[in-house]
Amino acid sequence: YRKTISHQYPLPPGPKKLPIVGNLFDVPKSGRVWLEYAELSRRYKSDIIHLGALGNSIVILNSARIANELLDKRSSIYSSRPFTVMLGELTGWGSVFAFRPNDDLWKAQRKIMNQAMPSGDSQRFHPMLIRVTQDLLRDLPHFDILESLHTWAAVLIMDATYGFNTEEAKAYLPTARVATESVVIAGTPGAFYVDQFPILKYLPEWFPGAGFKRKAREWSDMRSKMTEEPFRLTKERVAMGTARPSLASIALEQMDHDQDLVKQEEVIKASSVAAYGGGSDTTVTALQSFIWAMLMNPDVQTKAQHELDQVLGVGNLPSFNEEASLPYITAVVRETLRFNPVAPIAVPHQLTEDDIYEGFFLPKGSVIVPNVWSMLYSVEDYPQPHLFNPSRFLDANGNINPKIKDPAASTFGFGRRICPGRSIALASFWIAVASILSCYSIEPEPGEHGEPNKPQTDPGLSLLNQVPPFKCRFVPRSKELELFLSLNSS
Ligand code: HEM
Repeated sequence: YRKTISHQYPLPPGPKKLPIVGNLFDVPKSGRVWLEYAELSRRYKSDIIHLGALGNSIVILNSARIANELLDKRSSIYSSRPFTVMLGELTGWGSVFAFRPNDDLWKAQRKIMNQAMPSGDSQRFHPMLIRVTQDLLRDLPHFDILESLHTWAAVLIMDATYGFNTEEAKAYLPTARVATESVVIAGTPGAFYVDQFPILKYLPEWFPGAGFKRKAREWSDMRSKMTEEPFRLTKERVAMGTARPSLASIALEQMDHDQDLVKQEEVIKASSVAAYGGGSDTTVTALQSFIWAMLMNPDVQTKAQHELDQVLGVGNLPSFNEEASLPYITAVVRETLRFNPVAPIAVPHQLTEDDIYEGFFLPKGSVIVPNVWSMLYSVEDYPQPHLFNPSRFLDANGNINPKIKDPAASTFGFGRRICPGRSIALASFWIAVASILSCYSIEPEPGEHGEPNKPQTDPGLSLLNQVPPFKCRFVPRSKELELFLSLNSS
């Protein structure tokens, strides 16, 4: 029957396949793979593209309409994850639900995160987000931008996940940075040959060209440390009754003592480390893109600050209560997520049954790559997509226009795999954007010849669309805020 269907319906269009290797050489190996995938759509005049390499079937979805049709509406068969040797096996992330197939463990781990971070409701985290963001305001003028942002993200996630205080969270930063680096690099399709030729995993570490095995071991050690240590500490605190409420502590307190406790702990542990793996570099990337966008678009910055000054009065910091009165700030948040999508190919899904879509045969086991970048650069949805223009999200009265698609509909992924941290991510991003703009003017750092330092351009292969490192100045906008932040520094 399968043979009949696959003969009756063609695969989606794509580059011609060579014998045996198929499209191996068409699978992009460069940094910005989403641009090459978008180009395939233009070349083959189709928003759904097929690549086949060494027996693997890859389907690229280059429009929001098709992504919604397949990943949202048919999510029961489009919600697994491809297994990867480098990330899943050698680095060990395969035990964590973000990279698991859609099995019972995935379900159990995801349920814990959904309970701790309910979608559409980030209110419980607001006081913590305000406090942590004020620390960020203190750090920005004095430390490297990326260092400040990583500290901010680590502190807020370790607080939400384990109930750690700032100093405790900071102590884990070096381990966490290496552990999450492994996710964004090893998780990128095509980054390591061992994923295409699994037999390479048997090479000994010392073998020429087997450096990937040494790297995988280092990453695995850090992942394991990051999984075990903060969990152990939280468990001790729960036992002593001193734990602050967090994802891990609440789940530990709710364990069913008639069931296998060790198994339940393993589930909580993995769900907790998924929060760090999924939430740190993504949030950092979003905020780094925002700072860069403000540097490049001073007119937008001025307009946003004008709105803040009108609503809050100069010298005051925003709270979540003012969110509805600050539509231009919300528009800046949306435009940043659109203009520089954090995860431009999201995280690939896997199809678990044969499927037919618009007359094309999509084979079971296909890796499904949603090209979020293409969706957010659609000329129909966002005219002149290459312009950074927050006003595109506003109506004639300056309010958020519900007719313009919110980039959050694709930037956090799709269907049953949609990012479970999206509420806390959006809340933390919004408050950081509003607070930074209230407090500082973001200005170019004069370079050696009086020129602003421009970022370099090659980002390297990564699941994330990271802006290369750049420098700028955070110039305080009011004496009152400077004083407030220095008086409240810990
Ligand atoms: C701007 C910030 C963020 C962006 C852009 C983002 C984006 C994404 C995307 C695109 C996916 C893949 C969805 C799919 O497969 O269709 C994802 C999954 C995930 N995200 Fe986020 N994320 C962000 C922040 C966070 C935060 C703060 C957390 C946790 C606190 C988090 C935890 C996760 C987890 C655990 C998954 C895996 C879900 C699964 O496989 O079932 N993310 N995220």
